[in-house]
Amino acid sequence: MKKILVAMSGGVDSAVAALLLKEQGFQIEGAYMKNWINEDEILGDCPWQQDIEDASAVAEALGIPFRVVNLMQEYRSRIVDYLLAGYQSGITPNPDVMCNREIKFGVFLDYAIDNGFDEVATGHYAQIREDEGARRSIIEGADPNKDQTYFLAMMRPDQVARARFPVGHLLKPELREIAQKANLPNARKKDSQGICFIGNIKMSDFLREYVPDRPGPIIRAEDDKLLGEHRGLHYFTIGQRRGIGIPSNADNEFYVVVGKDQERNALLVSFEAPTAPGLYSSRCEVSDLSFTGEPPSDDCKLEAKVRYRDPRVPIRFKRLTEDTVEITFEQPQRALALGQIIALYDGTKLLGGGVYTQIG
Ligand SMILES: Nc1ncnc2c1ncn2[C@@H]1O[C@H](COP(=O)(O)OP(=O)(O)OP(=O)(O)O)[C@@H](O)[C@H]1O
Repeated sequence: MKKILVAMSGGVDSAVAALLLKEQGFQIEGAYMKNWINEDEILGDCPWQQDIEDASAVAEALGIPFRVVNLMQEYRSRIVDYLLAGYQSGITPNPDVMCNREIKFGVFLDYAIDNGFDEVATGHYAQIREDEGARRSIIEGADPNKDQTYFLAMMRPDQVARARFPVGHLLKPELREIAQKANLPNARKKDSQGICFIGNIKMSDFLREYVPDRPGPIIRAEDDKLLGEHRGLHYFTIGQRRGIGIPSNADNEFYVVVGKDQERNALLVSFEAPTAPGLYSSRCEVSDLSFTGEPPSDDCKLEAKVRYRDPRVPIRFKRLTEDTVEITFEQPQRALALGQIIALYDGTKLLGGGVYTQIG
C-alpha cells in the first residue's frame, strides 16, 4: 500500500483530499509547509498561524499524523528572490507556477521521499491519468471554474510520476458537501486568495517593501506625449487599466498599459482598443520550456492558455532553438507579459509550459 504525504494548507480542498485518500485505504500523513511568515510585518494579515491550526484540526479529526515542515529558506531563495529579481528587471514573474515546481513538488516532494513516502498529494483541481506503460499525464480538473492545471505547467515528468490530486474529479460545490457531511472542522472556511505566500497582502504593498521606487515618465505610445510620472515600472503590468493615475478626459475611453521602455524607464500607455500599439500580439517566443511528459513534435498545432483563467486557444508551436519556440495564435491575444507563463495543451491534457521571452 502506498504511503502518501498530503500537503495540507488548512483549506478545505486539501482537507477533502486527505479525507478521500483515507477512505481509499492509503497510508497517509498530513503536512503544512511553512514557506513564509510575515516577519517584516508588511501591512495586511498573514494567516499562517490560523492555517496551521486548521490543518492540524483536520488531521486530528481524520486521525492521521500531522507535521509542520519548515521550507522558509528554500522558499526565500527559490521563489521570493525569483519574484523580486523578476520585477526588478522589468518582467512579470509567476510565483504560483514556480511554487509548484520548486517547492510543493520540489523540495517538499524530496522531503517526502527522504521520509519514506511514495507520493505527495495536494488539493489542486487537476487529474492524473495513467497512460500506456503506466506513464502519467495531467488532465484538467472536472470543474471548469476551478481547473488549476495552468499552475502545474512547469512540472517535470519525475514530479508528475509522484503527484496525486484526489479532488480533481469533483466540482467545488460537491467538494464542500463532502466536507460538510464529514464534519471537517474547516468545511465552511473561505477559499484562499492571492499569491500563495503573501496571504492577503496586495502585490504592490509587498513590492514597495522590497523593491525601491524608481520614478519615470508615463508616455503615450502613439505620439510620445508625456502624460505624467510613475513610481516604478515594476508596479505595472501590460494590460493594466487601474491605478495608472492618468485620467483619459474622454467618455468611455481608458488608458491601458501597453509596454515598458526600459531604456527610458518609461511606462507606455494608450487608449484601450484592438489597435493600441503593443497591446495585442499574434506571435511570441517562449523559453525555459518544460514538459510534463514527451515534448510535442516540432511545427504542430496545439492549444494554450496564455494566462490562468483564460480559455484554451489554438496555437502553432514551432521550435526555433533547443530551448526556444515560436508560438503563433490564430486570434491575436491581449496583454501578454514577459516573464509570465504560457501553458500548452493537447485537448484537456497538459503538455507543459514556458516563459514568454519575446512578445510580437
Ligand atoms: N502552506 C501549505 N502547506 C501545505 N500545503 C499547501 C500549502 N499551500 C498550498 N498547499 C497545497 O497546494 C494546494 C493548492 O494550493 P492553493 O494555494 O491553490 O490552495 P487552494 O486551491 O485554495 O486549496 P486549499 O483549499 O487546500 O487551500 C492545496 O490544496 C494544498 O494541497
